Amino acid sequence: MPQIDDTQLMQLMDAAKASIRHAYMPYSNYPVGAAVLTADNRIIAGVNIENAAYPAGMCAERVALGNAISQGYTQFKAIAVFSPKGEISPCGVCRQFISEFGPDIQILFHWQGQLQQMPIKDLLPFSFSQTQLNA
Ligand SMILES: O=c1ccn([C@H]2C[C@H](O)[C@@H](CO)O2)c(=O)[nH]1
Ligand SMILES: [Zn+2]
Repeated sequence: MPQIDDTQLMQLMDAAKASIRHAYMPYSNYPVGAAVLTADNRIIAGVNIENAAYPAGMCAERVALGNAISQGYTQFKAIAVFSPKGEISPCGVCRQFISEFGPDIQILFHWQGQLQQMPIKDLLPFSFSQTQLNA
């Protein structure tokens, strides 16, 4: 697994924070920013985007990944997620969405007053993947 240096991880979290001002969250008033670090060290951000039809809303993590994929990136080292409200960790749907791109993607998030870092496989063990589809 490629080593990610701490400066890069701090830059990633900073990018997630910086994107917050674009969050569109008129219903929850819970802003979220996310940023992905590509294999070639680019940082691409995304925010939560809500909708009057609530379930149509999108989480910041999936928007960030969608932005990156739309620009041609499919290999990722890490994803940071941030909310100024405090604790946050990727929801179940986002865990599955992130898992698609590899079990070792590192997830950075604030929880219990601490900056946490762990691979997506620890947040979603036994994730359904192409392996099962192709069995
Ligand atoms: O990890 C998370 C958790 C929640 N949200 C969004 C969805 C919704 O817009 C708002 C409240 O759930 O926060 C994210 O973007 N990422
Ligand atoms: Zn989510």
